[in-house]
Order: sequence, then C-alpha cells, then structure tokens
Amino acid sequence: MRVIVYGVGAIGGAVAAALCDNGVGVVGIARGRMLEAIRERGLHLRSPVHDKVHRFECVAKPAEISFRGDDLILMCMKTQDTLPALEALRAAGVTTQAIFCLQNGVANERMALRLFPNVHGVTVMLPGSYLDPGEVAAFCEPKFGLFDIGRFPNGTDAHDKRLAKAFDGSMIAPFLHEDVMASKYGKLVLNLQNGLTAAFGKDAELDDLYQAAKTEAVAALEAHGITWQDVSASADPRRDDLMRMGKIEGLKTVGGSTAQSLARGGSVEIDYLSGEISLLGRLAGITTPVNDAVTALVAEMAREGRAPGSADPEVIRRMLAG
Ligand SMILES: NC(=O)C1=CN([C@@H]2O[C@H](COP(=O)(O)OP(=O)(O)OC[C@H]3O[C@@H](n4cnc5c(N)ncnc54)[C@H](OP(=O)(O)O)[C@@H]3O)[C@@H](O)[C@H]2O)C=CC1
Ligand SMILES: CC(C)(CO)C(=O)C(=O)O
Repeated sequence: MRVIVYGVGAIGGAVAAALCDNGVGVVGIARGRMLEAIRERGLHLRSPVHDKVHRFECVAKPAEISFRGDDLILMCMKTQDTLPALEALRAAGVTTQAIFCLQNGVANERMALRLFPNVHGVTVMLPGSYLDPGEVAAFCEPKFGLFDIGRFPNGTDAHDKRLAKAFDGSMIAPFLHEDVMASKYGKLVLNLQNGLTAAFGKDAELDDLYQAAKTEAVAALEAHGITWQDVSASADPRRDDLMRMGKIEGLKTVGGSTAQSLARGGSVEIDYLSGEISLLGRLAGITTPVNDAVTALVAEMAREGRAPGSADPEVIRRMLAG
C-alpha cells in the first residue's frame, strides 16, 4: 500500500511521520520552502514524546507521481487550496483512487466528489503546528491525535478499512465512523474558536464570544436539519485516554491552524469555518452576526498581513451589545 500525503504542513507532516514510523510507504506533495527543507534535511517532527527527523519521497506536484489504482490520497491542505489541488490530481491521471479529506470544515468532500467518485472524510482531532519550513509539531500524548474515518456522504468501506489499518498501532489512533460528516460538523462547531483565537490571541478570555458563535451555529445547523455530534473533549472519552496536551520544550506557539496561517502570512481558511455558519444562516434566513464579524475580521487581517492576536475583541462585544 502507498499513501500520498498532499500538502505537507502541520497535519500532513504529523500524518507522514506517523505512517513512516509505522512502516507504510509515503509520498509527500509539498511546495515552497517546506518542499526545499524536506528534500534537504527531511521533516523534523516534535511532540511531547517524539523528536525525530523523517525522510520520505517528496514531490512538487501530482504530475510527478505515477499513480497506482490502490493509492490512498490524503488531502492535507487548507480548504481554500483544495480545488486547484483536486484539479492537479485529475490532470495527473487520478480517477477512481480513494481520496480522503483530512481537513476541517465540511466543504472539501463535496468539492472532491464533483471531480472524483471515491471520496472519504476524516475528522482530524490533532492539535498541530507548522510555523517554520521543515519543522512541525504535534502537541498531544500518548498519541498525536485521533481520526474518525468514513465514506462520504456516509457509511464505511474497504478503503476506510485500509486507511485505518495503515494507522493501526501508529502515533495516530484511527476509528471507523458510519456517519463521519456528523463528526465533522461537530468539529466545525469547535473550530469556531479558530477565528476568535487567530484574531484576539490564544490567551484571551473569549468564552462569551465562542458561546455566542456556537449558539448561532446550532440554530443554523438545526434549520437545515444537519446532524452534528459533540466531539469536544468533555463529550468524547477517547480524548482523555489518547490525547492529553503535553509540553514541548522551547517551541513557540501562536494558537490553532488559522492563527498559524496569519503568523506565516498566508491565506486563511476562515470562509470555510466561521464562514460556513454564515453561509448556512444566509441560506436559512437566520442572522449570524458573530460568525459574520469574525469571518470578515480574520479575512481582513490576512489581506493586511496582520499578526495573530493583534485585534481587540471589544469591537465585536460592542457590536453585539448594540
Ligand atoms: N493545524 C492543526 O492543528 C489542525 C489542522 N486541521 C485542518 O487540517 C487541514 C490542514 O491544516 P494544516 O496542516 O494546519 O495546514 P498547513 O498550512 O500547516 O499545511 C498545509 C500545507 O499544504 C501546502 N499546500 C497547499 N496547497 C498545496 C499544493 N497545491 N501543493 C503542495 N502543497 C500545498 C501548504 O503550502 P503553503 O504553506 O505554501 O500554503 C502547506 O504547507 C486544514 O483543513 C486544517 O483546518 C485539523 C486539525 C488540527
Ligand atoms: C481544534 C484544533 C486546534 C486542533 O484539533 C484545530 O482543529 C485547529 O487548529 O484547526
């Protein structure tokens, strides 16, 4: 079996490392300074219990790979980068291979299914970080994290089982899930924190704003009859056993994946996180002012190259107060 890890950043890096250590063949697709670093020095992955340089084949684009029918292709880029990546896979001759979306939000699977017939979702519960080329971190122990894996739009099949087998016994715990999108909608509700911490800082007191964003999300999901599963730490007993936040000496941190994008000066995924709730609200005729404001603010910060945590939450609190 061969696993293609498309987008080697925080999640793709942790996945590639876990699979390499598990004896699974990995080909990475990376770009820019990350690609150069991996080719020159390998990929350095740190966690509270793991500190190792991993070496695996890494190419710049799908066209450099001779795809096989049984390749498993893991989409590990942020959602705003998914469509061109799917098009590059199609141009490289990918047809019926299994494509797994290891991404937050709920838009990727539908995008992939428009181009390809064999699409799967993965809920990625794995706090990771990529700030410097060639360096990634996974913050939890004893495992880097856990994955819920299932076919899109629902069910599980032999491809899901093959991916779960690849991770069995590795640093990432795999679970098959018959309704993976319910789990992914639940993760989306948690990811409404991404925009808040990216804008206002990982140490800011933001629970009032998160609860307001979540209330809007629950109303929007209910209006569409969308089932979501609470995957928060307090609701999921697997988290206590498998993934406790640990310490990595000397590592700088800025917050979640959206804050990391701001820190690196890249584009942000916010239109598919808080922005997904705005979309659902607009379709159902429900207002979602907190999620609208967070989406607009974080998009503006990315456009202007502003640092994570440099905005003032009082702006949104004043807006909500009327
Ligand atoms: N980080 C985390 O803790 C978590 C992230 N997630 C989700 O996982 C997904 C991936 O996030 P994350 O790993 O943080 O993202 P990163 O930005 O760290 O990594 C994605 C990598 O993919 C690269 N990339 C994008 N498009 C291409 C392409 N066409 N060809 C080659 N490389 C490409 C990016 O390059 P470039 O830098 O040049 O854009 C980047 O290096 C997101 O949906 C995120 O929400 C889920 C759980 C936790
Ligand atoms: C919830 C968290 C922080 C880690 O699983 C995440 O999904 C992200 O950073 O995007």
